[in-house]
Amino acid sequence: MAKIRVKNLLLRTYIGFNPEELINKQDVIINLEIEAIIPEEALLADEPDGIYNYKTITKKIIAYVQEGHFKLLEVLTQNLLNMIMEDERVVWAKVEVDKPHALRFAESVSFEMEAHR
Ligand SMILES: Nc1nc2c(c(=O)[nH]1)N=C([C@H](O)[C@@H](O)COP(=O)(O)OP(=O)(O)OP(=O)(O)O)CN2
Repeated sequence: MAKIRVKNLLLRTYIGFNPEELINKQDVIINLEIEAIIPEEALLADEPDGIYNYKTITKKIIAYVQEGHFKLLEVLTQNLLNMIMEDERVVWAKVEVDKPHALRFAESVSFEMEAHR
C-alpha cells in the first residue's frame, strides 16, 4: 500500500451559480491523496505492469474538469472522489478542490471530502 499525492493541479472550468460564473471559466486547484494497492511484482521488477497509474487518473480528472460545467463546489469535489473510488485498487482517497478568488477578502475557499472502501 502506498499514498499517492497529486499536488496543486491547476485547471480552469465553469464553477459557480452567479450569472457571470455561468459564462466565465475560473481557476480551481485540486489536491488528491490516494491510497492504492501496489503490486508486489511491480516493486520487484521495477516495471509498470499492473500499477495504479497516477497519470491515468490525473488525465481523466483534467478532461472531466476542463470539459465540465459545475454550479456547486461540493458537487465537483464529490464527483472527483467518486471517479477515484471507481478503481478497486484504491482503498482510501481524499480530494480537496479550491476555488481561489471566489470570496472577496479570502485567499481561497475549498471543499475537502474523503472515502474508504
Ligand atoms: N504508479 C505510478 N504511476 C506512474 C508513474 C510511477 O512511477 N508510478 N510514473 C509515471 C510517469 O513516469 C510520470 O511521472 C511522467 O509521465 P509523463 O511525463 O508522461 O506525464 P505528463 O503529465 O507530463 O504527460 P504529458 O502527456 O506530457 O502531459 C506515470 N505514472
